[in-house]
Amino acid sequence: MQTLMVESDTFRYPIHIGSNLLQSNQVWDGLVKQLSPSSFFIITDTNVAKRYLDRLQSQLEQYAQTDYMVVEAGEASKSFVTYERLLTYALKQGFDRSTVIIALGGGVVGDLAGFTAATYLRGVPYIQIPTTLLAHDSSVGGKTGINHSEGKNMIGAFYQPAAVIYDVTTLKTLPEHEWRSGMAEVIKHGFIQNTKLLQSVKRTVSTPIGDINAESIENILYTSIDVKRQIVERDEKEKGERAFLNFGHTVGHAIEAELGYGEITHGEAVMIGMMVALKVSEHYYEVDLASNSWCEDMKSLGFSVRIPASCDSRSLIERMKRDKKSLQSDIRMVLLPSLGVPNLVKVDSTFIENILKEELEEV
Ligand SMILES: NC(=O)c1ccc[n+]([C@@H]2O[C@H](COP(=O)([O-])OP(=O)(O)OC[C@H]3O[C@@H](n4cnc5c(N)ncnc54)[C@H](O)[C@@H]3O)[C@@H](O)[C@H]2O)c1
Ligand SMILES: O=C(O)C(=O)C[C@@H](O)[C@H](O)[C@H](O)COP(=O)(O)O
Ligand SMILES: [Zn+2]
Repeated sequence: MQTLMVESDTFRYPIHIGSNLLQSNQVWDGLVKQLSPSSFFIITDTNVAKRYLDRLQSQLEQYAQTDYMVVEAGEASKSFVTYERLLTYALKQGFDRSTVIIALGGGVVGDLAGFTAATYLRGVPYIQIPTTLLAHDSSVGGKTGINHSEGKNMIGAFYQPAAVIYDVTTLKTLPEHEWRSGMAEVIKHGFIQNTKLLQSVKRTVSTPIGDINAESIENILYTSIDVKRQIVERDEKEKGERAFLNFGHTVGHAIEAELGYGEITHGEAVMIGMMVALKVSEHYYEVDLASNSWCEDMKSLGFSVRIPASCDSRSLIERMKRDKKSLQSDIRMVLLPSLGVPNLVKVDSTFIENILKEELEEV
């Protein structure tokens, strides 16, 4: 097991990464001692529940009464309706301020359960147990929330977990396309800060998931999480450099909302957004970042790099204007003057719209 500590003046928590951690007494004994839970409330989804809920529940029942709620798998569950159902259930069960919420699942469960924890009784502790590759990103840093038809993650809170327990054994059952989706966020960390990471990802992503050894997975996770850790430690609430973690997301989130949540995975949308951001960077800074060659590489890894034909460029622009990074409706995007060097800049909407039109898939 490897452990990374996330620390700032206002928070401190461990990220444990290793095999079979769901049932690790070493990990759970320490957390139970620290949190003294009156009960546990596991929030998970239908796909994860059938594989891992029993295992976790029997571990936790050794320490305190353990209850759970299973939400429908998929992005559509990051909604007001599901959020309200969770709160109603928690209230009816009488969970108190010492109840510890457990987010067992991918980023959808993590964001939803985290937001529930942030707001239930004005805040109860929660633990992130990521089960997707993508959730190496979502489980760290305390961004929690739900979607609104007007935009991705528009309702939420910064609320840090008490711990992140990454049992990499769970990744063995992840479908291939979800594996690829998660790699998009690893690649993002590479583009903004660690270009060496990009090379090792290229090797791994083209290997069938069953053939990747646990050590390689752990190393990639560790390196990628470490990029995120450093940034959120310095800028928890996105007053500055945390916005760099949004590379590819201005366009990516607009595509997700435009298509309808769940029609494309978050990672797939972010990959398209990153390829567009590379092209915008080349125009904006008049540099050559080899964007065409990056697009080819990403295509060979199975990613789509063009904006889906059903998206309307004008409508994407309107959504981008409502992005959380916008100020007075000016679009602000993370661009790269060179690889590994991010910058948040205001960009002209007509200039962006022309590039979006060029990047639309042909019908
Ligand atoms: N808070 C943040 O900082 C942050 C960062 C990145 C992404 N996100 C959010 O994360 C979400 C995407 O997360 P995701 O890609 O994990 O999606 P997800 O949670 O929907 O999981 C993807 C799919 O994999 C299934 N699954 C999960 N674990 C599994 C396992 N071990 N075996 C088999 N199937 C499994 C799920 O049921 C789901 O069908 C988006 O909503 C995105 O906005 C948040
Ligand atoms: O942690 C962050 O900060 C990120 O931007 C990470 C992103 O990968 C993630 O998708 C995040 O939820 C996007 O945040 P948002 O503020 O644009 O909703
Ligand atoms: Zn993301």
